[in-house]
Amino acid sequence: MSIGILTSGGDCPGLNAVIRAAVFTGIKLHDMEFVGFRNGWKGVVDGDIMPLARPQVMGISKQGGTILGTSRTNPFEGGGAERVAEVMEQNGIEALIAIGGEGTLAAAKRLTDAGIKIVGVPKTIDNDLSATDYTFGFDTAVQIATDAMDRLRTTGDSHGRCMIAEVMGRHVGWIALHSGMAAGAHAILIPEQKTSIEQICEWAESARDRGRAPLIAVAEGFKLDTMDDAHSERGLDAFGRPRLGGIGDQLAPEIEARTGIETRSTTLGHIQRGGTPTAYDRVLATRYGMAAIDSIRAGHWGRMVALRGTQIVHVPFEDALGRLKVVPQSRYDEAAVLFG
Ligand SMILES: Nc1ncnc2c1ncn2[C@@H]1O[C@H](COP(=O)(O)OP(=O)(O)OP(=O)(O)O)[C@@H](O)[C@H]1O
Ligand SMILES: O=P(O)(O)OC[C@H]1O[C@](O)(CO)[C@@H](O)[C@@H]1O
Ligand SMILES: [Mg+2]
Repeated sequence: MSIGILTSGGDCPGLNAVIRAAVFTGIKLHDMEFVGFRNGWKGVVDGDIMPLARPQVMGISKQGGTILGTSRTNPFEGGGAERVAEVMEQNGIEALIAIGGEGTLAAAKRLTDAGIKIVGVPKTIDNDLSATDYTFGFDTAVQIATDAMDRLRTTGDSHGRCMIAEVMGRHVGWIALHSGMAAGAHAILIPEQKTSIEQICEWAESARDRGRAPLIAVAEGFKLDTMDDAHSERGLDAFGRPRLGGIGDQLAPEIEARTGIETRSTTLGHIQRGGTPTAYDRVLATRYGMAAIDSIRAGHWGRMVALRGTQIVHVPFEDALGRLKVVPQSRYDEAAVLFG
């Protein structure tokens, strides 16, 4: 049996570990063969294929990014299910493993509904996919953000400054919540919780009054209670999504003017998505890659692998689509006890 693998959407540490585990397991246990599609759905509709055997995947689980490349191409704008079926047939490929976020899986669902055999593997550093407890890449992003905040604290402490660390999180605040808790931030600002500038300044002043240099973790998608949309000053990306980033720089002068505490902001940006995955993410990604082969063997088309507690399960694509896994009020309230 010959399987095609693609990675689609934003990259994420651990993608290569999924690819390696799927290829090794499929070859070792089931005599499968693999090819890679370059650059997500673009490679599928263009028939842009690369070999994927042991030599291509050995040693890659510690490597960031994706050896296959990625894109945000919509397969339905390049011929849709008919074209995908044609490319698969021309290359003797029976099934696909699609590794991606909710957009990639939405495309995969439509293709599966049209008869293409696809299993999915969820990825995103944002950890915002429903139906799985964790996505790989999240732990790495949290670790990078935590390291950065630890560093911001020592320089902030030395100068008595308020330091703002802006992390990714377009719609949800999981990275900000976890890294902010880990680093002991005095305020954590997330997209799910609009907050007033007065409240943020109160937290900063309370930390300062106890002799601490305030540390504020903010997700790029955070909105003040006076804002309708997330801060975006760099237009739209090629797919019409606002380019986020810069809310920390917007907040810093406001906080400084209102509190008199010198305030500096650092935006971590894509540093959070690059480089070596943590051991946790490598293990999760490896288990997902192995489970994707189980899905194929069982003919679980239209399902993605997911983590429930410590178990890997197989859930329908639709369970992961349509609604994001947001930070629940209880998790925010728990963290907020220690703000200020
Ligand atoms: N409902 C859909 N039907 C067909 N194609 C879709 C659909 N939704 C998204 N896509 C295509 O899938 C691509 C990948 O989706 P998206 O850019 O959201 O990345 P993702 O896989 O969700 O990863 P992330 O958003 O975490 O980077 C989109 O750019 C779009 O071309
Ligand atoms: O790399 P790009 O395409 O600018 O996408 C950035 C977005 O991707 C994510 O990292 C993952 O969805 C978001 O947190 C962020 O807003
Ligand atoms: Mg998406």
